[in-house]
Amino acid sequence: MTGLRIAEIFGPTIQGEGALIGEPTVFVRTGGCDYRCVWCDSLHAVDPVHRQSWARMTTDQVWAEITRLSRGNPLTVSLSGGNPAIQDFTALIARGQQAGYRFACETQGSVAKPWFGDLDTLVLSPKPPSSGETVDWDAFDACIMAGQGAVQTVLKIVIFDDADYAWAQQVAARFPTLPLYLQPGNPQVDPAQPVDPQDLSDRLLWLVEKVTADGWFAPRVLPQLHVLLWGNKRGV
Ligand SMILES: C[S@@+](CC[C@H](N)C(=O)[O-])C[C@H]1O[C@@H](n2cnc3c(N)ncnc32)[C@H](O)[C@@H]1O
Ligand SMILES: Nc1nc2[nH]cc(C(=O)O)c2c(=O)[nH]1
Ligand code: SF4
Ligand SMILES: [Mg+2]
Repeated sequence: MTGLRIAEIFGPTIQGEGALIGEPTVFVRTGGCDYRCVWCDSLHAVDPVHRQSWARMTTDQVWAEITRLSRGNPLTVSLSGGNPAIQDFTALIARGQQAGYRFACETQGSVAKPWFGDLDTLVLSPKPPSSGETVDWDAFDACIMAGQGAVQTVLKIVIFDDADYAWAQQVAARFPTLPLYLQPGNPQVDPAQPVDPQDLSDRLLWLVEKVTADGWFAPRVLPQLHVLLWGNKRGV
């Protein structure tokens, strides 16, 4: 079967994470992922038990929904998931850019695609030890190569604990020229449960105090702004 496998399209909202934080954005969340991070906050787009809620859509249908939600205002479209890199977004990106839209993509860096080079922002988010996944660095390097035509490529690493933090420092040493964003992990990912704002704030403070105490000035440390505002609510 052809077409794009889409879990949800929503917005406009603000980008809540990383380099484009605060930017008006429409999200296209794809269905399906080659990883199973233990703390994934988007399991509805990952676990095949939710497959029946994913839609097969043509590029034209996805584009129509983006223009409807954005009311024709050319803003930033973020391709997320799941892993958007297991699908083909060449035509959607070309169509949107013709109309003045910008495209970002969030991926873990396990699958490289030629269309990475067409992006405005490629966000590579390699998974730390706490995720339970192991990075294939050859595949990750291939993603960086594929993204060389993109306007910018940035790294975003989720930190839950000391081991993740030490790992992030090693990753930073490996890619010294890439802008690096750190965000504390959110352990409360059940959309039916409220988040504990004090716990999120404590995790952010812990991370900020760690980088400042270490004199590690390369990364920017940011919260998940959308989680502070809306908890684990979907579609924001
Ligand atoms: C849901 S993922 C989808 C894109 C892609 N699969 C990836 O992981 O980069 C989007 C972003 O959310 C982050 N993320 C997922 N679960 C999280 C959690 N519990 N706390 C903090 N960030 C999380 C991921 O690391 C990634 O940067
Ligand atoms: N507002 C908002 N910002 C986000 N940044 C990354 C998200 C994602 O789940 O990929 C996300 C999301 O789902 N909502
Ligand atoms: S790679 Fe991304 S979408 Fe896939 S399980 Fe991990 S956090 Fe979730
Ligand atoms: Mg998310």
